[in-house]
Amino acid sequence: MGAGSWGTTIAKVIADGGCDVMLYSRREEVAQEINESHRNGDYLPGIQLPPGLFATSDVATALQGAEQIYLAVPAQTLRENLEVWREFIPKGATLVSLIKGLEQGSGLRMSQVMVEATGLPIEQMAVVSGPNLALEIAKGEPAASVCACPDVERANEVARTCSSDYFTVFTNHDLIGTELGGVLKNLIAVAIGIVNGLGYGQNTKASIMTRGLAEITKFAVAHGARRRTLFGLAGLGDLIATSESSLSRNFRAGEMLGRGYTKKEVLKRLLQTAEGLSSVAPVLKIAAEKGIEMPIVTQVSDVIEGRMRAGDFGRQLNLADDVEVES
Ligand SMILES: NC(=O)C1=CN([C@@H]2O[C@H](COP(=O)(O)OP(=O)(O)OC[C@H]3O[C@@H](n4cnc5c(N)ncnc54)[C@H](O)[C@@H]3O)[C@@H](O)[C@H]2O)C=CC1
Ligand SMILES: O=C(CO)COP(=O)(O)O
Repeated sequence: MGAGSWGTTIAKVIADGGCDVMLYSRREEVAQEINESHRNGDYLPGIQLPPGLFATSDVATALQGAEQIYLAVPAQTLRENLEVWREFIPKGATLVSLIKGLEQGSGLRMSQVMVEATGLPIEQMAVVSGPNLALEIAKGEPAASVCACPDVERANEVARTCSSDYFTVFTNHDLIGTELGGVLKNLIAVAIGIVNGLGYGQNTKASIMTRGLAEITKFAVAHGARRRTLFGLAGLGDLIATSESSLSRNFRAGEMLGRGYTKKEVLKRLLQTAEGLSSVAPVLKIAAEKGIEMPIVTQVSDVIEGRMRAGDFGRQLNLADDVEVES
């Protein structure tokens, strides 16, 4: 559900793995391009999609007989979409979030929004998250990811369905950690983008990445995540991929901020979703409520909202923790 860069890529992975897949696109012309030319030029330029991948702009057709429903729309649109889609969800289907954002206002994770918006139990909700830059995977470059679901059998089924010879999906039981890893690394990717935009080198980036991981871990563990999840693919793995790649929209958004563009200008130039820009406020609100210090994320917010000059970024990394390595 969602024929942007990641929704289309996962649909390709699933089709390449030998399963039937129907991709829902809001825009009819995108569905038509996929069905007729086997391309989605706006989101995956140069990628040939498999002939077995079909698309539709009709929700009922997309969801008819679906056993697994992969959600790939921007976080802020999920609730309103599910409220329309829920009547078409077949009984017992697994809902899989591919989304790496928090809901503004409520601060809820996507699996929580999915439960609220559909009335279905949490056992039917799964998340797939990892170092997964869409275009690289669409090209067939090998990568791995994690599926987490409270129901182990469903996690295994999803992992089997969206694994192919170039995409390996592991499973774990830590829905919260897997979900928050994807959300929080985006904020650190914006930070790395900012200092890259300022022209700083690897010491600064490595320091922010490492101290960023400490912030991510502290926040996630305070929500009940397992620490080790944040040191796996859905945490550290995704942080490395996103922070080091110009394919990352969050990194690119940060880079523009570092070069002096305002949030408004960044949003205008960035034609795709950069979840970090929307998640930063709810993350900091929750952090303040729980008494968690997040100096890097705070500075990201200050630069985004124009309270701090990008040139002053990174001068308070020492506030993250008194102790460098936590036990
Ligand atoms: N692109 C990537 O490499 C990866 C993205 N993700 C996550 O996947 C989610 C989706 O991102 P992308 O596909 O990359 O974004 P995108 O910007 O490429 O595509 C978003 C899709 O959602 C649709 N959309 C926008 N507003 C909508 C609305 N109100 N209702 C219905 N559909 C709407 C757009 O038409 C487009 O098809 C994000 O949460 C992102 O963090 C996760 C892993 C990798
Ligand atoms: O989540 C991603 C890679 O794992 C994609 O990152 P961006 O949303 O920053 O492009």
